[in-house]
Amino acid sequence: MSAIIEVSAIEILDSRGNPTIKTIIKTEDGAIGKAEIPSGASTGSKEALELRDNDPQRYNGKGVLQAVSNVNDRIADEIIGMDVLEQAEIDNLLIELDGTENKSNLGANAILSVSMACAKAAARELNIPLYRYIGGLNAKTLPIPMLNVINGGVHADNNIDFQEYMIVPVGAQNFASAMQMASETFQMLKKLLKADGHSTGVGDEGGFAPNLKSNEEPLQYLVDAIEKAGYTPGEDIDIALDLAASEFYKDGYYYVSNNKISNTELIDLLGEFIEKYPIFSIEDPIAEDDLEGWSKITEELGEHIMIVGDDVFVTNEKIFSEGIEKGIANAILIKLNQIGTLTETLNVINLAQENGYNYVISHRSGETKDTFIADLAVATNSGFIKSGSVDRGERIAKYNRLLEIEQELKSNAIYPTW
Ligand SMILES: C=C(OP(=O)(O)O)C(=O)O
Ligand SMILES: [Mg+2]
Repeated sequence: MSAIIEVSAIEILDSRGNPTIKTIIKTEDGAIGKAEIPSGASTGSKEALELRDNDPQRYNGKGVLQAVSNVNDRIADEIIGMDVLEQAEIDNLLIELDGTENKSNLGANAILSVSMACAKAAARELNIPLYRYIGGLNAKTLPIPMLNVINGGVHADNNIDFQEYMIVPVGAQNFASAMQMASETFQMLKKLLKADGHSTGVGDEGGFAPNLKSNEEPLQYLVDAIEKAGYTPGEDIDIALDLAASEFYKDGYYYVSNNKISNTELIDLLGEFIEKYPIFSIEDPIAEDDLEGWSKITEELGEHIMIVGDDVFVTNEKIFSEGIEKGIANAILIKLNQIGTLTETLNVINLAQENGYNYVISHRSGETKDTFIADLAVATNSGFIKSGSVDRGERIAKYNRLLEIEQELKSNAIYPTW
């Protein structure tokens, strides 16, 4: 038993320059845990609710500052004296204290900051790494990184409709060489874009954000960059997409490249892309409200590729269970702040494991330097992590933490084959 003796939160800034929350927990033995909370831009409508400042006059005291005072006053009062090692008990108390379905009372960001800070303080208390605390002795598999190197959709001010074009070093020997392969390909991509007169400025997740002719052109650039960097597309490095399709869906249709198309037409287009390019995974190919489209794409492409549900599942056990019953997707994206506590996140991961769904641990487009998700990926043997490109510090922090973990695990470390 080690009692929590101090809980304090402050407002800090995220990678988009917007306010977010940081919470610090101290125990009677002197262990300290700190957590900084990210925030999404292409959010699912059923995500737990963060108290954010979404207008230009953001310091109005009702957003993050409200979340901060909820931690400092209402939450601190309740959890001081609790055993920091009782994560499930702490998380359940936070859920009860909030009392709403979507955590809108205390704010999902307030709640998650306490939940994560407690886990970090507990790992410190036991003097073990966070991945070992959460995952136990079996935590030894590094994730395959999925690096978003071309940004579109709401993550960039360019004309590409699809949100993320990722390179995935599936043929690497270990995590360190995966990162080397990825960074060489990224630098080559920059050269190729520059040579064609395109902008090499980056979007929210550190991928390039050029204006291109079509949503297909980035795929050709990726294949070229992989080859010219000395690797074999489809063998050493695969491609993954996140369409974030809810963002260009309206009244039953998808608005892509200035055309209005049906879900069948969109699925056909993706089918063509899969034939032509080494695509092994597509996230949110269909909008969260188009469940008929989800069934269709899972039936048609689910045997060939990984189909990842993000906005459609929102890391929510109940919503994910319903999706599993309907046979939607074959993988789930895991974002802690979509649900708001570590315990609930681990429950969703269990559900994925029990039902043969793959799961991808993910950052948000608005991030901080917090590396919790790197440890979570190893703790849960996730197999995959999405943390953006190699051109922004808050993204690289997670990859660098994984490089550190691989070193620490020495010959016990496993890099998955796919
Ligand atoms: C990381 C993502 O973006 P955001 O954080 O904006 O939801 C995503 O859609 O997978
Ligand atoms: Mg997504």
